[in-house]
Parts: sequence; structure tokens; C-alpha cells
Amino acid sequence: MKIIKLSQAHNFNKQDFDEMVVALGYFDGVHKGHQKVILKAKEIAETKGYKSAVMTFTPHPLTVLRNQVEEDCITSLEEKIQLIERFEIDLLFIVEFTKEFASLLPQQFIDEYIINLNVKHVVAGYDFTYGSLGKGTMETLPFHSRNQFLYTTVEKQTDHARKISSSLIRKVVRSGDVTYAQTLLGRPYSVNGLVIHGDKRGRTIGFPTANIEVGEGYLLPPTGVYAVTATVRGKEYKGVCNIGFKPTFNKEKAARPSIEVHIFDFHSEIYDENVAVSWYKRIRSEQKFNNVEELIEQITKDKTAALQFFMQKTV
Ligand SMILES: Cc1cc2nc3c(=O)[nH]c(=O)nc-3n(C[C@H](O)[C@H](O)[C@H](O)COP(=O)(O)O)c2cc1C
Ligand SMILES: Nc1ncnc2c1ncn2[C@@H]1O[C@H](COP(=O)(O)OP(=O)(O)OP(=O)(O)O)[C@@H](O)[C@H]1O
Repeated sequence: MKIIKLSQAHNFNKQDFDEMVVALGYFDGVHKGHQKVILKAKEIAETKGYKSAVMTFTPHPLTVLRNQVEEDCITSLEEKIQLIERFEIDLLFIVEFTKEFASLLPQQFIDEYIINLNVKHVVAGYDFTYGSLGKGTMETLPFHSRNQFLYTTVEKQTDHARKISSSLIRKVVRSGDVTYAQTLLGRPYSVNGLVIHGDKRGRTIGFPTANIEVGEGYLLPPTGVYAVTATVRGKEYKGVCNIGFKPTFNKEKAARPSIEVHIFDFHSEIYDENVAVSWYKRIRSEQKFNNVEELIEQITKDKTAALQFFMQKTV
């Protein structure tokens, strides 16, 4: 997949590109609704012999337009790129979203970012908007197309009558229902981070853990214990994860919860390495135990619960 960054007043024109079909949107999470849009573009590209493309924007339009602090993202830009790559898309346009870009009139956006890039077919969801104040909609698209391209509108994708959306997924992950998040995303909710040094207590209680540091602004499930997988050095392992403040040992609550994964059947040293944690099922809330023995007893049960979950999952 070729990645092309576009800033305003880019110098590309039609001759620079093969004819293409483009899927438009911000695509935070690349959830099932987004996937439908991207796959539709791919399907049309295959039937018509066009290149397939996705156009996304960074940073999030709301941070630029309403000076909002960026919402916790479901996928960082790098993760979004990786996920879109899995659909075997030919081109990914990453448009720098600035105040100037946002002030483009709908017709200017279409002229400069669609017609000028040799786009022959546009795919977007029923509620996609473009141009200043979101004045361009799927209804105005035929007018703005100047008969230079066709378009396909993807109808609302729902789960039990609720629109599958990034905001619904954020709400669901924050509530701890990582199993439902998986349904909406079409894959488990995951975060990437680096393994940092912890208090080194884990190994002394028989449950060594990889402490994962994730970047700020990452959406996290609430504190508690979860059945997870950890992908390390390209291999996926099952495990059990505690997100929390370890109240059994810590009197003072840290500023941010720690994310600790006890990875099953894994014994390598992985400090400073990248680990992707995927959340499958919430097992329980974090508790303050009276002593280490009680904690060990409970973690043993948590491990059994996670193993049972993964055993049932593969049946
Ligand atoms: C599956 C699992 C469940 C845990 N549950 C709790 C808990 O309920 N309460 C708590 O205080 N700590 C809990 N912990 C955190 C342990 O206290 C922590 O792993 C141990 O102190 C080692 O910390 P360290 O990696 O910083 O050395 C849990 C850890 C794991 C792996
Ligand atoms: N549930 C859905 N059904 C159909 N199309 C969708 C759905 N969710 C998003 N889309 C479309 O996917 C593209 C990317 O969506 P984008 O991230 O820009 O905005 P969105 O509609 O606000 O998505 P979300 O609400 O998930 O943040 C757009 O064309 C949008 O219309």
C-alpha cells in the first residue's frame, strides 16, 4: 500500500495517478461500519479495474475545529494504517486537517482532493460530510462531481438498531464490555505499548508480568482483570491482564493505572519491546487483598478463568 501525505495546496494533478475509487472518512477504529465502506471501494476497484484508495484525515477534525482535546483514540494513525493495509488497498491518502483545509468550500474539496487526484468513484457512508461547515453531503455529491466521477453511498451499519460508531465503541470499552467491543470492531480491542520495568514483585509471587506502557490519549478499559492475548515478536500468546493500581501493595493511587500481563507459557526477557494487548473478556474488578497469599489464590483462579475462556472460544 502506497501512503501519500497531502497538505493543503498539494501539487498533484490527474496525470500523477491511475484512475481510482476512494473510500472517504476519518476511520477511527476501522470498525465494522468503516470496513463496509473500505471493502465496497475495493470491490468496485476490482470490478472496474481501478486502483483502490482510502482517504483519511489527521488530526481528528474536532480537535482542529472546536479546539477539543483529542478524544481517546481507538486506533493511532499507525494502527489505522496497519489495519487498512490488511484490506490490500493500493493507496492511502493521509490529509493534514488544518483550519485552512476545513474552510474549503465543498466544491473546492471535491475539485482539489477528488477530481484532481483522478478519482473516478467515491464511496462513503450515508452520513459523510465534506467542505466547510460540513455543507457537502452525499446528496450534494452528484452536483459537485461535475460529472467526473460516480459514487456509492453505504447504508447505516447497525448492531441491534444502534449505529456502529467510534463513539459507541469508546463507551463500550470504557464500560469494560470488551467482548461487545469485539463484536463492533470485528476484531478484539487492542493497544500497543512498550514493556517497562515494574516493581519486580510479580515473579516472586509466581506470576511474572509484562508491564505495558501505552501512549497518552489511548482508550483503556476500566481497571480490572481480563482474558487477553499478547502479541510479542510476531507471535500471539494467551494471558491474563490486570489494569489497575495494585491496592494490595500501593497505599497511594498512581496517576495512571498500570497494565500488567501475565503471559502463559512465556519465559523470555522482553523489556523495551513492543507488545500488542488484545482484550477478550472481563473477568472481575480489581480488589485490595489482606495479604499476598489471598492475592496469589485469586490470580490462580483468574488464570483458570482465562484458560477456560480461551478453550471454549476455540470449540
Ligand atoms: C491476573 C492478575 C490479577 C491481579 N489482581 C490484582 C488485584 O485484584 N489487586 C491487586 O492489588 N493487585 C492485583 N494484581 C497485581 C499484582 O499485585 C502485581 O502483578 C504484583 O504486585 C506484581 O507487580 P510488579 O509487576 O509491579 O512487580 C493482579 C495481577 C495479575 C497478573
Ligand atoms: N455505521 C456506519 N454505517 C455506514 N457507514 C458508516 C458507519 N460509520 C461510519 N460510516 C462511514 O464510514 C466513513 C468513515 O467514517 P468517519 O470516521 O469519517 O465518521 P463517522 O460516521 O463519524 O464514524 P464514527 O461515528 O464511527 O466516528 C464515512 O464515510 C462514514 O459515513
